[in-house]
Amino acid sequence: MTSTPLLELRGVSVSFDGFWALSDLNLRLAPGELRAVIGPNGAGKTTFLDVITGKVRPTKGDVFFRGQSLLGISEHKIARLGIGRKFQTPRVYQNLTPRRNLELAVSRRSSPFDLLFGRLDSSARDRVQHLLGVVGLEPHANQRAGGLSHGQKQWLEIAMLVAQDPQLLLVDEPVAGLTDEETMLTSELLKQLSGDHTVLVIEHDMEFIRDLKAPVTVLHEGHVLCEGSMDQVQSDPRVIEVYLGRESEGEFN
Ligand SMILES: Nc1ncnc2c1ncn2[C@@H]1O[C@H](COP(=O)(O)OP(=O)(O)OP(=O)(O)O)[C@@H](O)[C@H]1O
Repeated sequence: MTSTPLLELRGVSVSFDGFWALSDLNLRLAPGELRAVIGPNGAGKTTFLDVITGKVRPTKGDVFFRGQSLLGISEHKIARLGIGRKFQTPRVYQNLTPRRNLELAVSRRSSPFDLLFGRLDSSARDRVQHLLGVVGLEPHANQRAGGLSHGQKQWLEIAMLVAQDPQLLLVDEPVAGLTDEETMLTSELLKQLSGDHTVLVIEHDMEFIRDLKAPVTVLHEGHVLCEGSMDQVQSDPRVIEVYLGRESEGEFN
């Protein structure tokens, strides 16, 4: 990778009272890339996302976004720089419709007056309509979001993030609890969003990761164990050892 990466972690380590949750972690993401990050429980995946979003400060090392160090920048400002995070549990307004949820997400970029009076210009309304289509929620646009399926709520929240046009989308375990069909549709959605956005997905569901057909980074004990295609990492003896050695049910198969 010769061009400036969109995101780069250089030698990032995080100590929680002497326990190293991340240990000399190095990672580069190119603009528009789709990347999967896997690792057994406790590998440091959540801490890794927390460091990127500024929730946790590296004890050592640095994080660069578009070449700019994020050290010392608040979580709020990092989000405004163009890093959006989708948490595992959907955080949509249950009593509002998907359309209204998206209108609010789009208007976060508007003036406080527009937000207060619920005014949306035609381009913002078009954007809401476009996003409803991208995530397949047009038929449900005007019903209560609380009545959507778990998968539909996940897609709505992804659309709400995309509404703010982040360059980097961090997506944490998007398919936990989804049906097989919803899981497949989620991988299609993330593939579709990459290119326009850089998308980093953390998941335990290996079928889903395979479907993404994206480079995979394996974390173990807070650092990168290996990177490659799903086939490459799945046949790497170090990865097999880490998964089968630590998880009696052997989730990695
Ligand atoms: N605030 C904290 N204080 C102390 N230890 C922590 C803290 N946060 C995380 N850890 C420890 O750091 C290690 C990495 O945790 P992390 O949650 O990042 O792993 P993970 O890969 O996301 O795990 P999982 O797949 O179970 O969510 C774990 O051993 C965890 O117990």
